[in-house]
Amino acid sequence: MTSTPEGYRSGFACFVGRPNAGKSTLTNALVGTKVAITSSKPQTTRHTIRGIVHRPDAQLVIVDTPGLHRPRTLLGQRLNDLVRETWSEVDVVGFCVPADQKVGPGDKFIAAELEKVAQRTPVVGIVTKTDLVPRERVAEQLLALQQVMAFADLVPVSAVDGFQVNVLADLLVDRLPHGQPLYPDGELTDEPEATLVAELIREAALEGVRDELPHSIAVVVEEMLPREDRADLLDVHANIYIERPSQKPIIIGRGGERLRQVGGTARRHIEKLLGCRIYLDLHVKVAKDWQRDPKQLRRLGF
Ligand SMILES: Nc1nc2c(ncn2[C@@H]2O[C@H](COP(=O)(O)OP(=O)(O)OP(=O)(O)O)[C@@H](O)[C@H]2O)c(=O)[nH]1
Repeated sequence: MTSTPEGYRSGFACFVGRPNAGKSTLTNALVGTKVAITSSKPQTTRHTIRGIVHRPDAQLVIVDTPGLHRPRTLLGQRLNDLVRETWSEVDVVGFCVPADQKVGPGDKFIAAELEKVAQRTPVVGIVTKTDLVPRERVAEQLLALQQVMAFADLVPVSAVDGFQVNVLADLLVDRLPHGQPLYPDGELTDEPEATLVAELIREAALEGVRDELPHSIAVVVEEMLPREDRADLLDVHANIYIERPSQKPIIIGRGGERLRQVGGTARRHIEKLLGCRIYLDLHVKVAKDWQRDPKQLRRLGF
């Protein structure tokens, strides 16, 4: 690796906010312009990485946090613990509130939790989706957000038209410690690659399923191996886990039709990501009540 320029910064950020606040879209906007999108687990922590912003002066690693919610299962509890742990481990937190919705109880709940980490970790207030409202409304929302907690910085952005996305990147980077890049450019090790592939399969499997089923789906990639004598073909073996035998036919579909569709969609995304051809071997298995079983949770990566 070549030596990094003087003043180079590297570190972690995460976005929090109510569901639909625009966290994922903002991550993509930050990552998308300058960068290779990636998703992986760093060696030091268990968190999923949403994207890495590579800049000449910095590397900003955006980690994913599941939403904070009232836990009903062991999985719910683990996820909430994971959220709080993530907040205290990153270098800066971005608190996202959409411009087109009133600052409400959900935001105040998050702010109260964030206050606890704000002494150690700077929290940047972000008013998202500014393209949806007139400018006065953005100003009002900034003021409303300011009432909720004390922020290190406050910034309005739109991930859709790109308004101030670079300003936000600068603000976040300013909060990172000086240091070497944490991840090599574009490179992914086997383990995070498998994690990402599993996420793409899960995403495809989730499409169109309803009610409690989405929470019941977990995916584990068992093996990813280059096909012998075929450098351009990767064999991927993965299991889709569900909690109850009754969920199986929903995932598989009549005559296996739905599973074939899921496989096709996932394969296209995986091929795009890895840049090679994929043979995807998918199996559906029942892991009875896995959300409530510590041993199974561990095996499924939680
Ligand atoms: N107009 C507009 N829409 C946006 C913007 N950012 C996000 N959205 C839309 O808002 C919706 C929610 O965005 P997401 O990025 O998925 O929100 P999120 O906070 O990641 O949501 P969860 O994953 O449910 O927590 C999507 O329909 C986006 O297209 C924006 O800057 N402008």
